[in-house]
Amino acid sequence: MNGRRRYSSSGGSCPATPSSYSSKTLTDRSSPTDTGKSSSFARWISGLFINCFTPPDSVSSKGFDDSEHDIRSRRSSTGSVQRHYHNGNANETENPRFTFDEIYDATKNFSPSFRIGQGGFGTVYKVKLRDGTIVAVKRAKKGTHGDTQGAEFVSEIQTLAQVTHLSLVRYYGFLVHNDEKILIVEYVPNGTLRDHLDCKDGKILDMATRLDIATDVAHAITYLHMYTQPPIIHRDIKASNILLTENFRAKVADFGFARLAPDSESGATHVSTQVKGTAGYLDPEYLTTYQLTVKSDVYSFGVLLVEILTGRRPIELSREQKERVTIRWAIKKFTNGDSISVLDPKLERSPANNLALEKVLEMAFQCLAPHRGSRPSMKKCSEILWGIRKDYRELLNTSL
Ligand SMILES: Nc1ncnc2c1ncn2[C@@H]1O[C@H](COP(=O)(O)OP(=O)(O)OP(=O)(O)O)[C@@H](O)[C@H]1O
Repeated sequence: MNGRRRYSSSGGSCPATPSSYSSKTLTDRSSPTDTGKSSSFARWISGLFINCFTPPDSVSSKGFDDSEHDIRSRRSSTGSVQRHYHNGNANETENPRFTFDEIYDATKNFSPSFRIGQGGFGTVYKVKLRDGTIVAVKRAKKGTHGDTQGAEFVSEIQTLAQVTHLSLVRYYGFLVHNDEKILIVEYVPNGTLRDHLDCKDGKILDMATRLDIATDVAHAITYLHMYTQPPIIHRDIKASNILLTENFRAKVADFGFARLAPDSESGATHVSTQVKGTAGYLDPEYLTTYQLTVKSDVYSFGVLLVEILTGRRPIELSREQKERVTIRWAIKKFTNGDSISVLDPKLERSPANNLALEKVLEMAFQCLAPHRGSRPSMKKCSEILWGIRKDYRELLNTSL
């Protein structure tokens, strides 16, 4: 368990899940400014089909670390990433190591028995490849992705497949076959953060684990903002995009992906000009100016922190008016000196929990500043969280 605490020391089991509201992904407005490099990149590769994806090596024989070696081995001797294209059948990509037949066989033609989730992009399956490797396969909804977008998907996922960080879900590949579009990503076995805040497995996530998860997420986003070139803006940070490992390590999913998700409401295919994200997590400045920056992720991260502390979804319509927007309710309580009342009722009111609550809320509200210039960087958030986590552990140890 890496010494990580999972559940409340109160040992209580979860009360019944409160009435919940799934956060809807928004694809609502065109942005005049958000044309991005990938549109031109997509045009550039139009008509080309990409054959560059490498599945992980068998977990059973080599483990996932070796799969990283496989992807890296496609880099040139100068260290630059080589892109592998081929002109071919316009309806199909061939991959020497992943094949459609293998995916179809492994899922018994996408049988519901292999289904593990459903999202805006499509249906998610858990798949065991012939070599024993377990991966998550995301099958795009049919009819929502035009040809150009298909090419854009492939190029974008190819780029994202180069990004590796312990706290990011790995992209392994993307297959296009007739009208099928299939994304292959790292399988993360322990559900989403939202599932655990809802106690879907009947147990309560304790404060130490919540702080660990918040820190993992902060590190992952810092990496995207500072250590990828060009920087990657996640655009859809939310609790259902945080997946957990068996040891309750967090892995951030779908980075750089929201822009490519289908515009299901209008059917438009030029999604690089769409405002995208999820209701309740969206940066208000992005909504009004259409200008997307890394600070939009910082805002969403602030919403996520409040969600982690309160256990509430960002928007809970079943509550009385003044409590429906969780951040507004929490900010008011904090300002009135009553932050303790926003702590997830499933958590113990201990001195260590109360202190962590105060400190994390304070930082969350900085992330939620209306103007991006007043928000901290993700690097700063990581540093602050690291300190809060350290102090929390020390306080716990001294009070034992
Ligand atoms: N890599 C993965 N490993 C394990 N389970 C996954 C993985 N990716 C997705 N899932 C499961 O599938 C569900 C749907 O995931 P998906 O990313 O398609 O949608 P979402 O993020 O929940 O919603 P939206 O697409 O609207 O943002 C997740 O909630 C999770 O339970």
